[in-house]
Amino acid sequence: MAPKLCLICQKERAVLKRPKTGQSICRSCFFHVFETEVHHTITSSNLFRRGDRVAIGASGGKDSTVLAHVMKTLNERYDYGLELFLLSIDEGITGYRDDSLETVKRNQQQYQLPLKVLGYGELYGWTMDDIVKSVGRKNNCTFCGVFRRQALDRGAASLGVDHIVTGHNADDIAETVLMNVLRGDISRLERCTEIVTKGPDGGEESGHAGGCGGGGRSGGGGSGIRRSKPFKYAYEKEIVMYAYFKKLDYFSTECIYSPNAYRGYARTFLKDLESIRPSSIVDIIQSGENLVVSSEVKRAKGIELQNCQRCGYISSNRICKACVLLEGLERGTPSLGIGSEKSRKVKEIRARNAGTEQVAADGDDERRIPQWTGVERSDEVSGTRNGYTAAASAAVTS
Ligand SMILES: Nc1ncnc2c1ncn2[C@@H]1O[C@H](COP(=O)(O)OP(=O)(O)OP(=O)(O)O)[C@@H](O)[C@H]1O
Repeated sequence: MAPKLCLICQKERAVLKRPKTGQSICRSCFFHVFETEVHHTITSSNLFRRGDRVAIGASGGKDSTVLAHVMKTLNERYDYGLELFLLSIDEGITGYRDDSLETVKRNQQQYQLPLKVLGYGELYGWTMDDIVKSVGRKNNCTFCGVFRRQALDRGAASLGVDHIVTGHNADDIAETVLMNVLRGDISRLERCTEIVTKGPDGGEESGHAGGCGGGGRSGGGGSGIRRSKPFKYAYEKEIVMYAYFKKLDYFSTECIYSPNAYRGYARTFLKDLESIRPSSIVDIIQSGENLVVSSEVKRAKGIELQNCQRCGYISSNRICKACVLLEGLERGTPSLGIGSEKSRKVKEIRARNAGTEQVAADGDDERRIPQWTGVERSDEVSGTRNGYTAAASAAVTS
């Protein structure tokens, strides 16, 4: 029997069936359509301007490795005029991130891009290994997701970049839509399909899309640096195929700190839907894109942006999520930051009533200042740095 020809070029032998469309095509047509679709996503959303300095969030995994490869290819092919960097966050997970960072270092050589690595240890004084020792495995993804988001912002600021791109793909975004529906998280539901975000929470699901839930309702981000997802419409299966056929060097081990079960259910559900109807993934994204939350509902839900009273970052709550989580860790009550602002208040009151929590009195609040703010006690008292005023500090600790 004659080999099946590629449906696109009608010349080469078809070697794969595109998961997104079901078309049988050859390898070079696959590369071409995959790259062209990403180019279309970039140009139709006006993601970049000529001369932009763009950091690629590089974890060493398949998505960000393919993203680095494709961004470099498209930047050269279409002369976007971007200055590209690799930016890696070392969460401090022994046996996982240290190995994947080795992959990123090889990628740096392979793609000849400058690399910046920044660690949770230096930013927060806590590595994920420390956090897991303190909080256990159950909610560690929340810490990791919230801290990573800020860490990427801080790394980008130190590189002087305008824009961060991440490897979040169509499956990740569809999963996030489903999760936000299941949690009734209106504010995130409206924003989670945005291709570019700037400000608190970003609309992106914090935490590992590929497993961890992360993130709560509150902020913890928002430095003014644009953040986008050029793979918004790229199917995960196609990213894996691309990496496989291009023989890209990537790290494929899952995070050792067990993936979040809830996202796992959404993921399994989505994969089931995809097997019945491959367009389910983009259909869910489109449903999310077309959803508009009325301003009345937003007002009723109290979704308003403000600056965190501790670190000055934009947040949808008085204190951003990262500061709340750090406070919990430093006070030895790590569960404090888990869940919504409302549940946090309930926990705080319970802890106080039980006498297990001593809200620090004046003069004992030095430990509350997140290390990464760079605010020293003397600065805080004089209220000169990071918009972190003594008055704000008093309000926070009172
Ligand atoms: N430690 C990190 N340093 C820099 N960027 C990261 C890091 N972790 C995640 N990212 C960025 O966030 C994106 C989503 O990460 P996540 O871990 O949720 O998904 P993933 O599917 O495992 O991605 P990847 O295959 O790239 O690791 C990544 O593609 C990458 O761009």
